[in-house]
Amino acid sequence: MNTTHVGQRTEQAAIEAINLCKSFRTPVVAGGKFAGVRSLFSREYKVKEAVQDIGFTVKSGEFVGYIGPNGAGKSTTIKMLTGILHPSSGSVRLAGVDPHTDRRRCASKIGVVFGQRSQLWWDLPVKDSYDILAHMYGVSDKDKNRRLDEFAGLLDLNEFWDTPVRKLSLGQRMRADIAAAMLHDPELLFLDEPTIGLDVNAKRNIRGFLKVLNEQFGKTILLTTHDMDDIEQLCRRVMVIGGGRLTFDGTTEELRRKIGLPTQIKVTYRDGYRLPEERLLSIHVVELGEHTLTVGVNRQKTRTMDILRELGHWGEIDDVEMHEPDFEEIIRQVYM
Ligand SMILES: Nc1ncnc2c1ncn2[C@@H]1O[C@H](COP(=O)(O)OP(=O)(O)OP(=O)(O)O)[C@@H](O)[C@H]1O
Repeated sequence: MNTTHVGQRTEQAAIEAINLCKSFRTPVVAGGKFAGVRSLFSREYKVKEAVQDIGFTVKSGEFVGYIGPNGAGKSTTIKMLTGILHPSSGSVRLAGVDPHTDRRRCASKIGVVFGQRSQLWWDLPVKDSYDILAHMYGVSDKDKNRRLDEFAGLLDLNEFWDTPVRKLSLGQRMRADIAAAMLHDPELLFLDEPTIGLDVNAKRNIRGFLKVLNEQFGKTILLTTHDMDDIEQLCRRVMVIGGGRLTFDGTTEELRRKIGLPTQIKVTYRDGYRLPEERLLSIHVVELGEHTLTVGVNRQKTRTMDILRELGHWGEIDDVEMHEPDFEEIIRQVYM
């Protein structure tokens, strides 16, 4: 088990995934007449290695993004971490507890939100779903009311308190679902695409709440998303999965550095510029204007001061603008 010793204290990992693997066996569907029926009796299977040998540790209080292209294995990982799916091999510990052998103890520690599926009762008013969940998790009326009061302010729950879940907008449903996942005050929150399909305002509202949960309430959060703004605004650490394997685990800053996309520098010259025959530094010209010049440079390889000094030899500089590569672009490079 991964533990860190701090003086006399022992800090336990909030999430520990050890050599996690999951393969799915699906019957091969033959072509031709009655193919569907024949496949029911077929002995031929194909195996999909959805998650292969994934291992990581998340410390208490971290906010980690888990990203990857469609079909990379994100949901399968989350389902194994939360005890919904059994790994083919490997193991999971959540605050030291195995979610597969100790489901009850684990349930009190974790909250789970699947953006595509609600855990609320479709035909019941939102508040009734909360009553049922509080009862299931053994949350007292006093604690339930206190937490809902807190969440109501942050998530505007009051506007749809008495509305049946099936009548909620997607944004309202997501807010209601996140509050439901936090009702028993778990220390760990797993979110699988909580902002999928939401408009800008709804996304902002959800992100604001997640930030409060992490920064003020100290909750540990693992988030999968395809929205790179979620990652950039919320997560310091990001893990990338591709083809079932972990391909990157580090800070968003390290990810930028690893990809090494060029920083764009736009220089305005007072009286125009003259491109030299030979350039001392590796400066790639992106756009030529009458008085402006945009160049791309890798700031990991060349110091900004050296670049500006070189650009200063090409004319008298009036103004300089710098644009770091867009996070969306960085991720596109990682997925490729
Ligand atoms: N129950 C299942 N039976 C067979 N194959 C499955 C099953 N669940 C997932 N898979 C396959 O495992 C792979 C990983 O799927 P998973 O849903 O984990 O990907 P994902 O990264 O969450 O994708 P997305 O971003 O599209 O949600 C995919 O190829 C998928 O088709």
